[in-house]
Amino acid sequence: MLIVTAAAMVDADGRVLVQQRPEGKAFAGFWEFPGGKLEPGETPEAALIRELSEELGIDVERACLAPACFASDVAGDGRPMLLLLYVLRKWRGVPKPIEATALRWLRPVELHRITMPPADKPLIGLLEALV
Ligand SMILES: Nc1nc2c([nH]c(=O)n2[C@H]2C[C@H](O)[C@@H](COP(=O)(O)OP(=O)(O)OP(=O)(O)O)O2)c(=O)[nH]1
Repeated sequence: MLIVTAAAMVDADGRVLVQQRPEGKAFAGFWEFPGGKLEPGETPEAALIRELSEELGIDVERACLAPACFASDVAGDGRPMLLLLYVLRKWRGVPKPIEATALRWLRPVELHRITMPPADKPLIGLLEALV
């Protein structure tokens, strides 16, 4: 089972950051929460801190990652996947689309209107209640 961690980064206006997956990857053009797969031996939190640094160039403290909800579906390569979503309200730096095609800040209700991977769909309603 593949474990993927992702962050719902919430700004002061209650908007959430999503990034667009680049060409050449599974779900290319889809919008996702920043994050990625655990490397061998990595904790979910360490993986997420590493991915947020690599993908967005931001620094995150372990204590700022609040476990929020999860989803179970298939990953882009068809493997069974468990997606762990954390809510994050505090970070250092300004997020930049280092690996993604683009970034957008959207209210949770607006996430219904963009194309996200199937695993993310049940997370949207949960985020509307949480954010
Ligand atoms: N980061 C992220 N990944 C998601 C979300 N929803 C979802 O199904 N996924 C899937 C897409 C990928 O199959 C997997 C995350 O893998 P990844 O971002 O570390 O790696 P990748 O597939 O982009 O490519 P690679 O680094 O293996 O080349 O989880 C989401 O909201 N955020």
